[in-house]
Amino acid sequence: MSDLDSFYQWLEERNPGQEEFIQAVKEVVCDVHGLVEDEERYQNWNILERLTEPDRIISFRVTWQDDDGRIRVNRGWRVQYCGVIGPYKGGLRFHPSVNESILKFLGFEQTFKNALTTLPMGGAKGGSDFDPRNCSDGEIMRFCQAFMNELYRHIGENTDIPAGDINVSSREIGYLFGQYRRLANSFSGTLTGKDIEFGGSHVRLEATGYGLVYFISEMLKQDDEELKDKTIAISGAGNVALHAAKKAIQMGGKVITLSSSKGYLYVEQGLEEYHINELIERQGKCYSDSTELLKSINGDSNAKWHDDKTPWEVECDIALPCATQNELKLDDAKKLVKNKVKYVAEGSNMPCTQDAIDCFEESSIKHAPGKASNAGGVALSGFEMAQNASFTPMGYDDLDEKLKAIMTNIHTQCCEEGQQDNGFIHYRKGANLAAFKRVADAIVSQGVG
Ligand SMILES: NC(=O)C1=CN([C@@H]2O[C@H](COP(=O)(O)OP(=O)(O)OC[C@H]3O[C@@H](n4cnc5c(N)ncnc54)[C@H](O)[C@@H]3O)[C@@H](O)[C@H]2O)C=CC1
Ligand SMILES: O=C(O)CCC(=O)C(=O)O
Repeated sequence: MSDLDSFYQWLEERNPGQEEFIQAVKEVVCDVHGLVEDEERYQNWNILERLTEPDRIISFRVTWQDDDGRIRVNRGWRVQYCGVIGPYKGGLRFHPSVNESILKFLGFEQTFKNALTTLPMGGAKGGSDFDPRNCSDGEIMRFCQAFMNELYRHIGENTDIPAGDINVSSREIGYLFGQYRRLANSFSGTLTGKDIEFGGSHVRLEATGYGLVYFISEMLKQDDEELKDKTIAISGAGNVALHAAKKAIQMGGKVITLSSSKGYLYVEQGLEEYHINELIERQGKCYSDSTELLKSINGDSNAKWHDDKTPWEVECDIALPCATQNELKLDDAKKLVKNKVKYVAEGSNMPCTQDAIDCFEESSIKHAPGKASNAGGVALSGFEMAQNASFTPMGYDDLDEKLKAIMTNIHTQCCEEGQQDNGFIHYRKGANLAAFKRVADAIVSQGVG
């Protein structure tokens, strides 16, 4: 049995049933184990085992009252994954599927993603199995307040700075921030993604989707290509998907799909920017399932709705999965390859299953991992923290330029570390190596603890 096999066996025995976490770890370790074998200090300091155990996991009961007066109980978590390069930083997700495995995988990914931004931010993720669908605004507020009643003692502007993720947007951040401020008796930048009126940043709302499109533009530039007239399939219809669609259309791309968990919308001649603006405006009120929202633009622009299908069956040059983990499976990858897709860049976290990634690799499709291509959101959160700490707001254009610069720099890191002997850029390998070195070196420098 090789060292890698025995590491995987150890990992699986130590994290029974945590499939998503094991998948995320293997996706990194397969690229960095050669480096670990070559660099004695990474072995002596036991970096792989240390990096596959979170610093701490906080798990708590969230008790709240619904509109009928019933007492409801949910489970909340904060996984403070790794704090060696800065205070813990990462989003909160509210979804019935949330469990410890999913939050550990997200915290693990966040650690490497934040390292790629080169900003001083450690990795974390949190959330709850709370299902906001069909909840009133009052119920959402009471849930957020109950969640913060426990979380507030574990976070702080120099300790851990949560933000949004699936089903946590500016409304939820507002309720969470209000409760934090009351309990801590302190107005600080302890959450990001806030409204602009109380310490939020321009461009944070758009940053993940825009950053994804800036990243794919760099991938195209590398091949002397451009986004203009490229056909783009996007999944999801939330914050990341819609802002990616908007920026891609602005740059001359043709966005032909958006999706929900119940099917996808296909628009042969491409969605218009006003469709996306309308969806963005209405999206805040629509949780998890955007089916009705997407169907509502049917009829206008000859859009066709495809029930129970994923967008990966359409012909496109570029695929941007922007919904959730493991949404693009081997069969989808095969269809994309058959339809001559050239680039896949991840907007969501770990959207591609490992066999789908292998399929892209075998077909020399350029595939950018989320930790590189969706890092724009957390990078802007880093700028929000900087603005809060210095009491100095920055302007929209300045921040948009900074976002572009960060995405270009992450692309450069992927190229430097991921260029193969035949000139092919292996983006996943490049991102994993660049991020791993930064985190591992910080662990070594800070000693055992
Ligand atoms: N919001 C942010 O700044 C960042 C988000 N991400 C990741 O991007 C992904 C999307 O997040 P957001 O857009 O913020 O969430 P959101 O809550 O705004 O939107 C999620 C969207 O995904 C759709 N969806 C959920 N499950 C689906 C499925 N099985 N198939 C198709 N569609 C499905 C929903 O209908 C919804 O439109 C998540 O993986 C998140 O972790 C990554 C980096 C930053
Ligand atoms: O802005 C942040 O702190 C977190 C963004 C996030 O959750 C992510 O990058 O997956």
